[in-house]
Amino acid sequence: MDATTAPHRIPVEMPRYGEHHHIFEMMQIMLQELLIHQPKEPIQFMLEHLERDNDMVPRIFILGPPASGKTTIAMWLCKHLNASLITAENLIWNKLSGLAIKALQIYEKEEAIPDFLLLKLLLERMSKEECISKGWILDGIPETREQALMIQTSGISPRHVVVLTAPDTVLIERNLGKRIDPSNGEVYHTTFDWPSEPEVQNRLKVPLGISEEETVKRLMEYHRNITRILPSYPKILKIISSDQPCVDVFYQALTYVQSQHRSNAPFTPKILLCGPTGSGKSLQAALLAQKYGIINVCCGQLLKECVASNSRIGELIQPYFQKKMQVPDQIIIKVLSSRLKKQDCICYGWVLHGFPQDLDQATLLNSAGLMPNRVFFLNVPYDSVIERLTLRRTDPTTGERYHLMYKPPPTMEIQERLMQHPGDTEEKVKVKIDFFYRNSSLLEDFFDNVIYVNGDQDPYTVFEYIESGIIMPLPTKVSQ
Ligand SMILES: Nc1ncnc2c1ncn2[C@@H]1O[C@H](COP(=O)(O)OP(=O)(O)OP(=O)(O)O)[C@@H](O)[C@H]1O
Ligand SMILES: Nc1nc2c(ncn2[C@H]2C[C@H](O)[C@@H](COP(=O)(O)OP(=O)(O)O)O2)c(=O)[nH]1
Repeated sequence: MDATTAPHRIPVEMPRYGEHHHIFEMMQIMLQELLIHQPKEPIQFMLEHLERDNDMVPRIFILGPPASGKTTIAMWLCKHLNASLITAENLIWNKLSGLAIKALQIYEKEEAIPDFLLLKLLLERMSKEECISKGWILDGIPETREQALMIQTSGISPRHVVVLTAPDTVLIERNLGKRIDPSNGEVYHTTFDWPSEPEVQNRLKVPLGISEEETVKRLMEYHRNITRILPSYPKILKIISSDQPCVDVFYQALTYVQSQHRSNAPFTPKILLCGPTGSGKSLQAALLAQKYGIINVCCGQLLKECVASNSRIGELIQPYFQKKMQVPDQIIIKVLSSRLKKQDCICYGWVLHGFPQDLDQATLLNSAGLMPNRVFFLNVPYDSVIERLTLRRTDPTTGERYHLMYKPPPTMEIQERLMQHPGDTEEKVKVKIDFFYRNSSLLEDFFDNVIYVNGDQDPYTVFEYIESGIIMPLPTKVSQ
């Protein structure tokens, strides 16, 4: 059966609702929580889980070698995200916990805290209301694969893992300058991060374990373990070089931990490419259709096909083409609606360009139930568009398209017979560009989550930006 004739199945509102409210992710997290905790009363457990509404709170591991800046970055992230900082130190220096007191006695004998005790301390801390409702950042744990597996099976699962890296020589040198403020545990550095207040400067202490030989020993321990830990976090890991200013490390880490991971939700792309003539909509649409098997719907092309097919609606459009007039919106939306609701578009998704060009057309698209789930605006400077379009030529003999700057004809013979499309003259291109920019701001306001792409780059670079916009989930609306 021709893919465009089978009966429609899924009303468009369903996937749109599911994506807008992140239903798939919500159910996925619920299922994960149920399987990990295996509550005796699953219904009650789910109700409490949903009431907590804390799926999006930070749950972050910061890993890295000694002196890589884990504590520095973890502290800054906690302040910015209002999450709880959990370190081995603040787990055991907790006078209110019997477990911690027991761990402190072991620590003071300079013995390693057993993994089971560390896990109990973690579970005890993470069960606190502030960790549940505001999230947590775990600094420097796990240190071994055994700890990673133990933490995982206990149900503690991070949503983001940041791994800091830097050359050992840098870390050894850096650690020598480390200083701690004993009043609050803040980390400073004699060269890279010296406090401005004299009273803070005066109370800073040299921490234990920062000598060269101690750092070398800890580095060897770290390198032996880290390669066995990272496979536990295949899709939620980001490695950041910390051999750069703290503030740069911080912003890279913050960007990552605030990003959402690629959703596993079933997703039918309904993509709209907007941009002035010559911004690359047709080219990008063709690349998307080719790579993802979605249907390339060019409004202008569709209208021409209607006229060429001598269909009833084609006969309605023909006079407007002949008089070089704008085809009425009502006719265009009828043609588009018929095409975008065919089974191939429903099944595989589509990429639309050339419509809408103004607010009225966008409103018609919405009323027809044809709203896209990704909207891209390709921004290309005026001069680049002029250069792209006015130097375009076509060989009337072969139909081959050339560009006098980017793709010149191979021979003088072809050069002499090349033709320029009448619509590619500078004055006509300028009219089209002005028309786009007269309407673009209203269009941008009409659509939610518009993604802006710099179209003035290599086509494949532009394509990668568009791809990432399609794959990554749209930002969740921050509740006011
Ligand atoms: N990107 C950076 N550039 C320069 N100095 C840094 C940077 N990040 C941290 N530091 C400094 O390096 C020292 C170690 O930082 P920090 O204690 O945060 O590292 P860490 O990974 O937690 O170390 P450890 O695992 O030994 O506790 C501190 O003096 C800190 O100010
Ligand atoms: N350098 C560069 N040139 C591009 C890019 N996309 C398209 N072009 C060129 C190819 C065409 O000659 C011209 C217009 O492209 P188009 O895809 O037809 O633009 P549009 O009118 O459909 O928006 O610009 C692009 O991304 N980079």
